[in-house]
Amino acid sequence: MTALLEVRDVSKHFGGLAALDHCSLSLKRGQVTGLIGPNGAGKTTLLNVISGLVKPDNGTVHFDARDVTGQPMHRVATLGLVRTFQIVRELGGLTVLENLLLAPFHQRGEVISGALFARATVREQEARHAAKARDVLKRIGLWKLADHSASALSGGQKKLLELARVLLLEPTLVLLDEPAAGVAPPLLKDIIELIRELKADGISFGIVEHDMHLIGAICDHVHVLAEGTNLISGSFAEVTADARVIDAYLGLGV
Ligand SMILES: Nc1ncnc2c1ncn2[C@@H]1O[C@H](COP(=O)(O)OP(=O)(O)OP(=O)(O)O)[C@@H](O)[C@H]1O
Repeated sequence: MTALLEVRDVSKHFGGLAALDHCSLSLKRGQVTGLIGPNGAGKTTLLNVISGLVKPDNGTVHFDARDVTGQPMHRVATLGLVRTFQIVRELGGLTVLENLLLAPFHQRGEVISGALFARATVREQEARHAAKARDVLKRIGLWKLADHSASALSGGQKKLLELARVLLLEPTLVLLDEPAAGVAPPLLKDIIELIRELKADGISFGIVEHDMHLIGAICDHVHVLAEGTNLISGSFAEVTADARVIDAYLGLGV
């Protein structure tokens, strides 16, 4: 199995602090890969660098055999690499469906602006997009709430909406930043099942998460980050049995 994403020797400093320190790891195509580690290990910074939100000081990121190092997020998204955020940024005044109808205009500005020359093209595109938004909402179980205000959704439903937003972009690789945070157990089960189904459809995942139940339930492979670098990689059982990982988490009770 070839690597879908290859991070090589990436460092990122904030002032004197090395949030990432010569970090190297890879995510395989067709797999769900967990990125775990104690608070401040650099997990979110790594997602930010991979997805183009933050430029690394050094090192490279290759996605699908292309060098995407330092490329802006919308460009990386058009190549099929998308990410969700720890804090969901739904547009509260709008309905669930309206949130999705706006999503690609935010993320694919370049693609859409090209179409603005022809109104008919725009209308066709809007109709196609509305149909796609409906299909995605059905897929993730939010269709019945399509006309509800997005701000009235529960924490878990907002995570699903965030996932729907990125699925509209027909990604190859989805990076999820703490999908379980603030999600009630019944909905968490649904999210785990959904990720399994999407994987079966051919979507690969990278998941930053503190919830070890979720990581153990769905990850094929796990990288443990500590102090900005990849401490150890392996199956969930392997990494959680490793003394170095237990040390890194000391007091957090893996
Ligand atoms: N924009 C920033 N400015 C300054 N320091 C930052 C910035 N972003 C991250 N850091 C610091 O970099 C280090 C790594 O942060 P990061 O958020 O990547 O860790 P994390 O593993 O995701 O932590 P958590 O599990 O708590 O979310 C931390 O010490 C953090 O305070």
